[in-house]
Amino acid sequence: SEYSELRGLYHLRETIGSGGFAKVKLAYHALTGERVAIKIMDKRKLGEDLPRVKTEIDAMKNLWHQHICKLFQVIETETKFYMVLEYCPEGELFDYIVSKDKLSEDEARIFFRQIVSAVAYIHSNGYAHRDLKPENLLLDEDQNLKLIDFGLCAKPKGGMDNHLQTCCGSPAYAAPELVSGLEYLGSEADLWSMGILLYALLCGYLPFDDDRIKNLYEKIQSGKYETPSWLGEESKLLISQMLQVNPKHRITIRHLLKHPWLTKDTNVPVEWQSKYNRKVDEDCLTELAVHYGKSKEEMEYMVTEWKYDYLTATYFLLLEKKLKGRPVRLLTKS
Ligand SMILES: COc1cccc(Nc2ncc(-c3ccc(C(=O)NCC(=O)Nc4ccccc4)cc3)c(OCC3CCNCC3)n2)c1
Repeated sequence: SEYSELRGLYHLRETIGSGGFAKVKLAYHALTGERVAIKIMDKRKLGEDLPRVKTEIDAMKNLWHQHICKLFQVIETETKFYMVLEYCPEGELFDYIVSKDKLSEDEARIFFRQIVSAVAYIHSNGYAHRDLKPENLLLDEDQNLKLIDFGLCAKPKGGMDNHLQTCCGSPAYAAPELVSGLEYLGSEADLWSMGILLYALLCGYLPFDDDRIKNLYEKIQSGKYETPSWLGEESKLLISQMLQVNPKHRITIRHLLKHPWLTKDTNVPVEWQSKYNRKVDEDCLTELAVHYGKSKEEMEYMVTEWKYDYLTATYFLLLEKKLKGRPVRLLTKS
């Protein structure tokens, strides 16, 4: 039957998203009962983009961060890739902004600090996202943001390839140098996209918009945009420092971390380091050892191989249960 590789491991539910060559389904991890998002990619549809999936999977294995959706398991078959990922129950930031029309400066600041934290972290690991937009920012059950890259656009920094048509659906967030097809640095393009994001959070609409793609490109390249009169001066200043057409004049992520607009309520720079570490949690280890009838030493050895198989997923999901204050228990005894 369809998706037979998942039988007994995950209980598949409805499709929660699809686009390009990926479909995302809600599923339940059988052993913990925790919800996950399973991104299913058809190798035949991927064609020459297949290497991008391998880049993405390798990236995800190294990107452990409180504001990045976690990868739990990878299943590869002859025709498909399955990525078992962290499920965010509150959906896309896009829908949240639409539902509230626009956010207060204080609420925008809380979200924007989380976005800056995630982007600073991926940049420090040598990656650029290149498709930052509200559809790629999801909300977990505590209203915290989790950055995803649904369209496989994240890449090691730098490198020019006008894949704009293929993966970045709406270029409204794309930097001038990107839409001009010039050589560009992914990290600098990300800073521009974050400027568009901040504008959308505060105003509820986009600074550059046009139904005709050519006009949209021209508006982006002009760098001229309006700001509503009610927008605060500090907000206007920060947005102008990010929406600089010349990437060399654009604010850098390092300066953004300590920018007065971002530190207004806390007076501490944005914390971008990961809160996760590779130390195996004792409670999770004990539950796994009992379940599989192994010694804790043997279990720790198996978990720390980080094979991104069902054991890796079960360990991570037990850890999620613990972090959310739920009992560190597996549901069925095998
Ligand atoms: C209406 O949507 C709703 C409604 C209610 C709940 C949810 N919950 C919910 N949770 C989780 C997901 C998800 C997580 C990760 C990935 C992924 O592709 N990771 C790979 C990744 O992040 N790489 C990466 C990250 C950073 C740097 C480098 C690489 C894909 C999907 C989801 O998807 C739904 C789609 C729909 C179309 N827009 C995008 C989201 N949806 C969604």
